[in-house]
Amino acid sequence: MSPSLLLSQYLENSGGIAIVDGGLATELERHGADLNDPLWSAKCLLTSPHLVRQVHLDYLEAGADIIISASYQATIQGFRAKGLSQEESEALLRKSVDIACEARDLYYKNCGKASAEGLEARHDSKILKSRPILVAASVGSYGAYLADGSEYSGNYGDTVTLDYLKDFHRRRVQVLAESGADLIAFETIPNKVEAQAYAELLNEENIKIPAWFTFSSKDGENVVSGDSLLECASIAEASKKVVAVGINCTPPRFIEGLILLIKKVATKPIIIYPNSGETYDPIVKNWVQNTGVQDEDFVSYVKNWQKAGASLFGGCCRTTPKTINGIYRTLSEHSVSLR
Ligand code: MET
Ligand SMILES: [Zn+2]
Repeated sequence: MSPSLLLSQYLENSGGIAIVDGGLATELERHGADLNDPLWSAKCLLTSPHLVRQVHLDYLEAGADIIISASYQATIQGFRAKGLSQEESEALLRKSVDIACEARDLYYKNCGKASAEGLEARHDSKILKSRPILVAASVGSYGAYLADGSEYSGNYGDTVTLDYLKDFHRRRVQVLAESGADLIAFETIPNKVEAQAYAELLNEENIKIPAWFTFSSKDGENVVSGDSLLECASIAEASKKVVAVGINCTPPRFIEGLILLIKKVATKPIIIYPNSGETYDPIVKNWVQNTGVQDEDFVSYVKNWQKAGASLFGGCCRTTPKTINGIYRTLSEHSVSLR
């Protein structure tokens, strides 16, 4: 299938809606993983691949149609700094996608078993419904690799130019594009220059799988660096390789307004996967308790996001399989064609 058609046909077959998974890193943490490391969730590729696979599986059983690999903070530069070789680093990137694909295979197997046993699609409150599942390879920003908070400021200083960013991301994007993933998720993009770098890389490297671009915002108007969301979304809209554009890791209260802004410049499907709304303190490297929204509140926003024009819905940091299951139930209640 032509890469640019992958997502539009997917959405056509699913009644115009798809569900993305929830927070991966924070869910690994909730299961006891210690991510206090420059590699963050990518550390689990080395220490606990089984847990990563289990969390992917939990999201599928909660109703997710698209799962995002644990490569968000997995970079060749970050692995090399830990003493791994170039080959080992590239193998770990591939492994992040392999683990997600394994979870998908396991899920299909479980769906087959459930239907052979004549069980309902909903078994033990798990969604065991055979449907096409996509694996997205995550690419986090240069700021995420730095692990110094600049992921949330988008402020890289003058020395970090467009070319610098392209070279920083080049090999990782090449490896992930050949890893067997269905698409690349460029997530939590903090500024315009990084979006431009991704768009140019996709062309220069003739990347064969499609991508989505999601930006994050902390004021409900611009991306975190202060760059214009309209300009950032326009870069995604202009790229033939980008099949969806939207917002991730941003408080739910901002999402509806941000969708309406993106719609001013984008005709592509809009993807949103907000965080729980809790604030993250980059100094103590922890989430500030009780600053977010409860699952029920998160889910009560979903219909408005759909009305505003989004087609792909999920959650980011501190959302859980329960959040995703809430989204699944809300959207299936209102969509006959879907489920
Ligand atoms: N997909 C990544 C995760 O859930 C996004 C992190 S946003 C800081 O771990
Ligand atoms: Zn997040």
